[in-house]
Amino acid sequence: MSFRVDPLLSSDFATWTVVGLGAIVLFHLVPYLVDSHHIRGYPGPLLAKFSDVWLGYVAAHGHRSEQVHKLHEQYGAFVRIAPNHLSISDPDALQIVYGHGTGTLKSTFYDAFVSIQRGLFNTRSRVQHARKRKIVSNIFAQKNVLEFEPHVREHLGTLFQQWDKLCEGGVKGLSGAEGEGGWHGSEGRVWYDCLPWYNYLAFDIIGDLAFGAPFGMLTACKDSAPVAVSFQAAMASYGSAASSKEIQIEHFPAVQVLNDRGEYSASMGVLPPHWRPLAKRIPWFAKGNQAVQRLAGIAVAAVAQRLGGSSDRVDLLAKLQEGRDDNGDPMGREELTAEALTQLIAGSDTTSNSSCAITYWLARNQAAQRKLQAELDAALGSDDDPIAVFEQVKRLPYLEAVINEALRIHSTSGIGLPRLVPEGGLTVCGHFFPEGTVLSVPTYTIHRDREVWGEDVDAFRPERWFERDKNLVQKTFNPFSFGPRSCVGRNLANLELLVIVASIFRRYEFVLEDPTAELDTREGFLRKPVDCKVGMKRRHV
Ligand code: HEM
Repeated sequence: MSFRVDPLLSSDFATWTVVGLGAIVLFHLVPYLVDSHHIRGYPGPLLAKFSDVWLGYVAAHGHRSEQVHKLHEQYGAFVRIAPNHLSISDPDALQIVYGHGTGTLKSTFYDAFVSIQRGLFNTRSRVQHARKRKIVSNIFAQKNVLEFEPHVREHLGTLFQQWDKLCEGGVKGLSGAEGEGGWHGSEGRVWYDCLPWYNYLAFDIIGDLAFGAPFGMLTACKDSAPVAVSFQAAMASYGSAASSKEIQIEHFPAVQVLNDRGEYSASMGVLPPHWRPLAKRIPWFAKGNQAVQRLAGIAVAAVAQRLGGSSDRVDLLAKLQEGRDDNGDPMGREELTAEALTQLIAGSDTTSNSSCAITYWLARNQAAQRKLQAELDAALGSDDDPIAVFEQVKRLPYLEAVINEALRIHSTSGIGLPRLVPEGGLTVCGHFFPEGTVLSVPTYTIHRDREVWGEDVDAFRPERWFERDKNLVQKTFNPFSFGPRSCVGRNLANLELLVIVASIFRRYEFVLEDPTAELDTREGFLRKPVDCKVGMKRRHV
């Protein structure tokens, strides 16, 4: 049997194909030629000048910071990474693009991170942000953060119980399944992947702080959290003990869900808003969208459980409930849940990725590890408690240099955080940009600026923190960003990192399974280690 295509139909099809392709070309070419943001003259990849697809593709492949860094090495400080997005790798740009009083706002990138409703992190309105920030920044004031320290220490204690057992097994040459990928003992050490354990620790701490109870990952040695299956239905009903019991719960791996969500939102966010509903139909994005819903479900389940029970706990939720805006109004229940979710997301893998990166770099650099341990022994030597107290470790110069150096070189928040130029335009490093241009300063790249950090930027060398120009360093070191949208949880992050790193390196010593292995990373919104295989043993038994 043979088919004949009607010549009229085939010519119609050809015409429509030509018209469609022509429309796509015009759609991309006209804005390029009109150049309403005056950025046509800036260099960058050819495709990025015409379409957001280039940045979307790079973001989805998990190495955006490294790719943009290569472009800056090739083209210089100003690189066009999307039709309306200029990346500026000059430390002087930080204060203008992110600082107080310059009027920039977060771009539509952040819309892709909204789930329950806009929280502190993804609110773009200046007025809404100022209202929320007032309530939340009080919670994270240094004196309040000290109230959270006992919880941080408690969960670190649970981690030590688990790791001590692993070390004992390691000395005996045993093996086990705890932690993803399990562990085995040889040469007096336990060999295992430390990344999942840092994730368990960070989730248990933030779960406890934000919702009044840890997720129990450290005791279960497993990535698992209760998730409200339909969070909209759950939101409508919760608030009492009875209704919280009616919420349908399933368990999912929270760390995995958070990773999927980060990759989804960071890739979706660089696409123009009108493309996004279509993009959600692509299977990869559909899976990411499911992660967004599940993540919200974790917060809904935890808030429901916490509000359904009776608790006089000092936790973030209690403090959010106490908070009042300028009109004396508290947050409504939905807003409360959205903010608790924000804390969970912002305060979990930021800390675990950074702790893991610190462990990797110290395991790789044995001299720095010994030097840190000598400082810790001198400061904490006679104290029997294995968990350091913030007061004891808050001013140890080498510890601080180690943490800062790892935050510099790893840069868990490495991408340029996009900001919109406000009405009236903005002049950055001598270049004028009109209203509506998107600008960003890539942290990963400015953390590798040779003028600031020295020629050996790719080496982990805490000593540079005592050698380099302090003003230049202060101006360029950007792990927590600058200005009104900088990290509101910085005091808590600082306390956690100091207590965790001091306690762990006083008690254990680490080597890399493969001493020459690079730290493999994958980046969504954050640059995350993929794994970190180490050999660990107790220092003094
Ligand atoms: C090493 C740990 C941490 C790092 C490196 C870090 C880094 C950052 C950065 C770079 C931003 C700006 C994001 C943007 O503009 O898009 C940010 C914002 C934020 N961080 Fe952190 N963070 C850390 C820990 C924490 C912790 C422990 C909390 C709270 C529990 C937290 C809560 C927040 C919140 C709520 C925002 C949004 C602030 C706003 O828009 O006003 N962070 N963080």
